[in-house]
Amino acid sequence: MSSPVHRVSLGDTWSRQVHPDIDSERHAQSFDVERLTNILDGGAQNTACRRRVESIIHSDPEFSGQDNYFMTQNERYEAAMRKTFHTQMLIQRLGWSEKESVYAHRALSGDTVLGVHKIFLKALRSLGSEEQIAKWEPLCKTYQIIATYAQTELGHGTYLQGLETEATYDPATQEFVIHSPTITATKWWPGDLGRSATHALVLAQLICSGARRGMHGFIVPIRSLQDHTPLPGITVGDIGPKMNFDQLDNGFLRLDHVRVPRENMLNRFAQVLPDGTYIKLGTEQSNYLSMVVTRVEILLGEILPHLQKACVVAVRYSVIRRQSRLRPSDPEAKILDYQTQQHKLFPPLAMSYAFHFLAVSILEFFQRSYSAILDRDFSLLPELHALSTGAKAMMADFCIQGAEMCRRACGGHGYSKLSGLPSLVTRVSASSIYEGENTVLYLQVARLIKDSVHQLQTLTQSGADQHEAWNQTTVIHLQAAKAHCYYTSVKSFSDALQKLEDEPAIQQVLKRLCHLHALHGILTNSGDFLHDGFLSGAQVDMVRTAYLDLFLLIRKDAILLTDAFDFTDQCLHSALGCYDGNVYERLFQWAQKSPTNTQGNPAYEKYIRPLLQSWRSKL
Ligand SMILES: CCCCCCCCCCCCCCCC(=O)SCCNC(=O)CCNC(=O)[C@H](O)C(C)(C)COP(=O)(O)OP(=O)(O)OC[C@H]1O[C@@H](n2cnc3c(N)ncnc32)[C@H](O)[C@@H]1OP(=O)(O)O
Ligand SMILES: Cc1cc2nc3c(=O)[nH]c(=O)nc-3n(C[C@H](O)[C@H](O)[C@H](O)COP(=O)(O)OP(=O)(O)OC[C@H]3O[C@@H](n4cnc5c(N)ncnc54)[C@H](O)[C@@H]3O)c2cc1C
Repeated sequence: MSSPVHRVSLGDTWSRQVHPDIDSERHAQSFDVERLTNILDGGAQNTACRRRVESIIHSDPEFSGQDNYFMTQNERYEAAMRKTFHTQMLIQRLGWSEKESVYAHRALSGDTVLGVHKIFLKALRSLGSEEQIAKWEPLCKTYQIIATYAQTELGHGTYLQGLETEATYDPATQEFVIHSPTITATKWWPGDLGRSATHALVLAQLICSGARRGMHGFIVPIRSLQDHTPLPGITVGDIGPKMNFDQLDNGFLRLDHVRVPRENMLNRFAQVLPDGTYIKLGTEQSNYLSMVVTRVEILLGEILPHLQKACVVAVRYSVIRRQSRLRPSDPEAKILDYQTQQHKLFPPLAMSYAFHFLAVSILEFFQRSYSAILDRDFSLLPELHALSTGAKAMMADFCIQGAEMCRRACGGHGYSKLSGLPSLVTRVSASSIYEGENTVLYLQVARLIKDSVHQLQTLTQSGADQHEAWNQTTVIHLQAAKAHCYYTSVKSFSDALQKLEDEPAIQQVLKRLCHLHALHGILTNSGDFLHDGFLSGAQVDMVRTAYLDLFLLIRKDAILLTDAFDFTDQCLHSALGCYDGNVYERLFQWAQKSPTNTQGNPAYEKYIRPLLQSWRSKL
């Protein structure tokens, strides 16, 4: 197989020569990397399609992200909007499909905006009637409007029954009056709201015929389509600096008795008739469906790639970085040859694959059940809800932990933004919060689990109030939910391997990762296995031995397993993680471009020189 370096490289001075320390790792290929890439892509055709999109994106200077690490929040927003605009022009000009636009998002490392506009579109399709979809979908797809999903408020994000924004039906005018009654009712966090959106799907407590009907969705115009100024009754803006997502204008929104027509309430699962009669067509939580859809979609599209990229960067750097000697007579060792470095990087690498197959299996289950749910057959919804909340919480937790471990495994250079690792960590950190805070989502899963229920029953039978009994057992429930979710990730990995019978070499290398993932889960929770008597101390020792033995086998395939993710160097945007391994030359050159080196020293005249000379004044 010819080297892909020409396709994946930055095309700069050092792309021409692959560093021997990483080149040697690619000589003895125990499996076909290209075939594994095809499997991850869902087929060779998808790989070819993805690479076509990448080559178009990477060859256009409008999409360059090379200065990202030196930009302010304002500059990042404008640059991301520029890329989003040009991507949309490409999609229109080349007639790209949904799949190709997802590949463009991947090629740009998610450094775009209007992602929540897509969430609005998915919510419209989930909660809107066919007529409402027919009206609003074309406006969204052609960007005649830019929309956001405005649910979270200053005072409430998790507890949706506590949302304060009100939508009161006025039968006299057949309108809803949308209002923020308190400061805590202010919508806070919605992406694309701060400076971009012209419309918002406002999730509010419906009040009609004198009764409160729970959370429903209302399409509310918020900015003029003529000059983008806020419409009457609208106060809107950006919530300011964040840990990352610098390119995203997360915003705030206050509504002062804003009127929208009756037709603007999304009514697939509930209707308000002209006289104010409320017709329920779904369940209490039907309007939560949009969150299920997004939780399923962001697994592969937003959360997992951060861990996979962090593994690529850290493993590649770990065969270039030589430090200390394994034996006094040896040359300095590649740090990936230290068992402790393998212990840091191989479990996240195994998870990168385990979670890929888990997310694919959940996506397949979703695609099988979604149309039935839209037709108001809710029989599969509880399982889909439990699966999506558990997978989102677990994957977010472990992708954050794993990306941070990869950063720390790269020493000082991992702390440099130029490694790409800090940005991966701070961006994926948001995934434990958005689309449902992790603890709360795990507890949704815990409703399904025996042992924790037993504790709950014991407390309830002893006379404790059922809500207090639940609260007093949530730590146990949380543990049970996490264990259950981890088990599903091992099972889906194992099931996926069954389908690879005709790829024996790939099946074998992935089986080692699957075993490592399972054994790592036992080792990091050995207390639970010992406590319940599932394993003896001697058996835990056997688990540890088997776990460490796998390192020797995985070590020789480590670079190939990261190459198989097929991220281009532009997508990784890392001086440590390029395909060719020329780390030190790039770090040095990229640092020269920092404004701290190109814009002079602002402190010299005012402070350094006076300080250096201050001793003279004492003479
Ligand atoms: C698409 C392309 C993307 C591109 C992207 C690009 C990148 C762009 C950046 C990244 C992406 C950022 C985008 C973030 C966008 C937000 O963050 S949007 C805001 C997200 N907010 C949340 O997730 C809120 C979390 N809270 C909740 O879901 C609910 O309050 C809770 C926690 C489930 C509690 O619900 P509750 O109604 O208060 O009561 P609860 O008793 O817990 O549940 C009652 C029943 O409903 C069921 N239930 C609860 N929820 C559900 C549900 N969702 N479905 C079905 N049943 C449910 C329960 O199982 C329970 O059933 P039973 O056991 O009674 O049978
Ligand atoms: C980058 C980013 C993008 C976002 N984009 C959007 C968007 O586009 N649209 C939108 O509407 N929202 C968005 N959000 C908001 C996000 O959905 C909320 O922050 C999230 O739902 C958590 O709610 P909260 O912030 O109110 O935290 P809280 O719910 O206040 O949680 C705080 C703490 O309380 C605990 N807690 C809360 N309830 C319980 C309970 N019942 N039992 C036990 N513990 C509990 C939690 O575990 C957590 O530790 C975004 C957030 C971020 C960070």
